[in-house]
Amino acid sequence: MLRPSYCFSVFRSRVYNGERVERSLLEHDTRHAIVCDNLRKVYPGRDGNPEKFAVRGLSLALSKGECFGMLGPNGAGKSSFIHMMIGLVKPSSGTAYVRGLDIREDMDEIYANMGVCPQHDLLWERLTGREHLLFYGRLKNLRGIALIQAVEESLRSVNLLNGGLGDKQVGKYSGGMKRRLSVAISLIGDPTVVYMDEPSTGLDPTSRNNLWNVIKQAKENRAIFLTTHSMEEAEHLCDRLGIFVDGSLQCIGNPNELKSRYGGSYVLTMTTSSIHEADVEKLVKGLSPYASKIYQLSGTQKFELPKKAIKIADVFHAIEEAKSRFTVQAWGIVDTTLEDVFIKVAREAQPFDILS
Ligand SMILES: Nc1ncnc2c1ncn2[C@@H]1O[C@H](COP(=O)(O)OP(=O)(O)OP(=O)(O)O)[C@@H](O)[C@H]1O
Repeated sequence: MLRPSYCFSVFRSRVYNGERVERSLLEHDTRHAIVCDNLRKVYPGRDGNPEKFAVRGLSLALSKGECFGMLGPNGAGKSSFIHMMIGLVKPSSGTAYVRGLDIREDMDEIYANMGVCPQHDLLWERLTGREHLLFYGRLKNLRGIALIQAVEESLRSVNLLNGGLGDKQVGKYSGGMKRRLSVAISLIGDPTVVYMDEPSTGLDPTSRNNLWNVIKQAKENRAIFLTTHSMEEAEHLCDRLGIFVDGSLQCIGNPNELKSRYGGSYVLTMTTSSIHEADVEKLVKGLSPYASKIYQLSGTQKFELPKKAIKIADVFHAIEEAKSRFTVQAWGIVDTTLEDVFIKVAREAQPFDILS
């Protein structure tokens, strides 16, 4: 069979739903570690329930040296996508290439160059951290002195070397230490492509920062695909982000692009007692008739104010004036955050998905 790296050099003709699709892909494309080509996953319907479209035709390319973050609400299909990429489930249609190898046929070869940090640590309680790394290092074809050095370096990079931590049984590790070991396992053997499913979940801020440094260093010579529910992690680590809702990527861009594309507005937050909610709403409408409320809970309200329509000085004056009439417990105005973008994109995608 022709390997895709050869196929990329010619026009490929394919038939989707009776339509002829032509595509050309770059000859000897070494920039892209991963190329997903209309990848779909449909789970069959069970017990009278309809079939579930978990991934609805995902096309994506990741370069070496890039960290791509997938954000999405629970049940969006992120794990289904990773499970296809790591060979746990077969795509219903479409495919993906990892360094030119097809995930439908070449998983054995792909495994030698792939690292995975699963959402839940898969570790043996009675083995030490070092024994885990020795085991996975051997699976990645490391032998002899190269293996010993890689394990030592790996333990050092995730801060499990000092105090003999690497030689303790994993059953005695804290949650954070287990997570760091899982990340170290995913990186041993210098894999070209690494998948990390919520890598820093459950870590304290110091451990999380250490782990972020490890991931940042690691991405220099490989492609990292990670899923996260932490906007801070996404902004800190990812060169590009995709927001995934109901099986489809709704948008792709670097964090700043997404914020400027979806956030031509400030977010004003005010906390008062519940009886003054209407007063706050009136104040905000006075600042801009185009302001819209995006959140309300027990006296805390958030409004989006179009940047073009307001002056920050006017906001300060209005709040000072309001303080003379009722108690303002807290307030703040911020530029659009990634979290605001995520909520907006996810919310806008939902009605469309219900209709579709
Ligand atoms: N084996 C399966 N059979 C049927 N439906 C499934 C199966 N696995 C997942 N699903 C459904 O597919 C959809 C996507 O699930 P998936 O676990 O991929 O989402 P996710 O984005 O990873 O969610 P989370 O953030 O909660 O981990 C969900 O509606 C889920 O119920």
